[in-house]
Amino acid sequence: MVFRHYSGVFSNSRSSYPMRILPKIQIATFISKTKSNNKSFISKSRSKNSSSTNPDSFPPYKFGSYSPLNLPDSKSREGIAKLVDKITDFKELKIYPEIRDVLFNEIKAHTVLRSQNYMSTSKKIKSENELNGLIIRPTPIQIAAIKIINDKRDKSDFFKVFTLAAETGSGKTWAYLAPLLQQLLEGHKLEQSQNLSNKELEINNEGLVTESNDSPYIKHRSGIKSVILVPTHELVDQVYSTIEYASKQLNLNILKWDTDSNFKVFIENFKNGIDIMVTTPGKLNSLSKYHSIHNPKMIFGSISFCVADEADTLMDPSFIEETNGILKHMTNLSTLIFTSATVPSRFNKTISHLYPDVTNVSTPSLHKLPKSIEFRMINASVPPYKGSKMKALAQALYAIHCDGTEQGYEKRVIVFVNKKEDCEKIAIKLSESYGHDVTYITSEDSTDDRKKKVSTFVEPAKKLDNLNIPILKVLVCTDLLSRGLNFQGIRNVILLDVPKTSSDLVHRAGRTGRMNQSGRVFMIIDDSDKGHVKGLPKVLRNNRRLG
Ligand SMILES: Nc1ncnc2c1ncn2[C@@H]1O[C@H](COP(=O)(O)OP(=O)(O)OP(=O)(O)O)[C@@H](O)[C@H]1O
Repeated sequence: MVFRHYSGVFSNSRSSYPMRILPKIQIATFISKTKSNNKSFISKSRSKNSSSTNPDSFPPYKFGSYSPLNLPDSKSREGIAKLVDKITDFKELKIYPEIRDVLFNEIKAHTVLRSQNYMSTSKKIKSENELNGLIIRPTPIQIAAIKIINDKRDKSDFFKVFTLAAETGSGKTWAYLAPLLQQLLEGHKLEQSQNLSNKELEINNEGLVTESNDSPYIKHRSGIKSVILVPTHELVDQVYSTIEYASKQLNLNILKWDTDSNFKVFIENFKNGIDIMVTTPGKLNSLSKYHSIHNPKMIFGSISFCVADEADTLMDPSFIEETNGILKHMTNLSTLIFTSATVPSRFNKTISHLYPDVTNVSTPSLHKLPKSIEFRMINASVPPYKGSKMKALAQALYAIHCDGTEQGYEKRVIVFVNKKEDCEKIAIKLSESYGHDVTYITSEDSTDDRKKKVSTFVEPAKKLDNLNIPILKVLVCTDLLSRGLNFQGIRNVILLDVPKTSSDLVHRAGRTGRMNQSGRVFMIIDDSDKGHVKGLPKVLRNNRRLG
């Protein structure tokens, strides 16, 4: 990850930008106030960095005062690092070729879409051939998770619990989907062979010989085979859309059970057998409240594979009762997976208390910001902002708007604040005083409104009709949208408030710089924040772990 004290403007542009322009030095530095100081500071620390100092030999940097982050033991991390060094191809991982194919196709489609606004026109992937030539390699968490989960499943049918932890945007969704699809397909193949042998017996007894033209995975038992739990409706949509393509190719029955879902539709699907259900703990719990369901275990007892995605949120005090309540009803689970980009100590304690035999799978870069992120601090206490974070924010947005990147595409920026009541105020100010095109989202928006508002930012960047007029769209939100959302092609994130915990910092910053794409994170601070962020620039510059 690159860290910069920033004391100048971004590259200039010839755009006819319609808003009020702040004077002179736009982006101020945090520690060094002058350019020369800044330079010497950077070169000094670079030379230090080039020594043999290994960032991993430092203890994690404690940022924020609440629930620090916890690292799994170093022995298990070393084992995983060796595994990651050894395996470089999905073929070396035990998954059916048809699962590999859907994984490749799904990832390729995403890679192309989210990359368009990163590339110059000459580099854009234009032809099918180029697309087919893209080589998809497993990421460290995919290697470790697929290998370890499948090996353990092979060894015993007993209940197994895993935590998967890896940095943001590192492909954790496919890290749990691949073993899940593998288990489902193995089950279907077994069911199919049992169906076929039963059929053969019937045929033999009746002396009739017929041929079945049905698809190989036809006969499903009623019930729910697996569930993916996520904390927000946006994530229900996101995960559902990731598995939609796979389900069609593999002939799986998947169900999105969300606010607008209908009980009749659920029952129909349930009778035919649901392979994967994507939902929130609250919505899943709501099933047990229907009169026709006398015993929740009848519904949940059929589930054998469950994933709790964004598990540190699902197991935090605001969710744990619901999540745990629903997990308790799953009496026949064989595999339970908790995934997260951060492992706060509290989460670690809860999981090891509830599941003492848990297997922790985490990657060597856990709790580091992705290397592809460039982190900049803007000190609003120095001129020309004179203590106004709003001015610093407006100026950062202006500079991003004019920096000449993402040519031909709508630019999108996400601004994170700590308190939901600030979202509206900031959006109004940015829009009325600085002419920005701003959307804000809080938990008070209806689910539909939230989904509509976030779609501009989650979907890949839109092409511009008029290439001469750059368009910048701004989303102001709280942590509500920092977890797990795969904002595609977002290149700039602004932290208007200093996040309270390391966890919040990792998740918010991680909305950009996904899967090795470059991204910039600007943290706007003032003198009152200095104590809180002291040491952070150095830690980030040296790619050290947060704790
Ligand atoms: N092996 C791979 N190679 C290239 N791209 C991949 C690979 N696996 C997944 N991706 C892509 O990377 C992006 C991020 O993946 P994903 O959303 O699963 O990350 P994540 O680790 O769950 O992030 P977060 O912690 O923020 O939830 C997706 O667009 C996905 O298609």
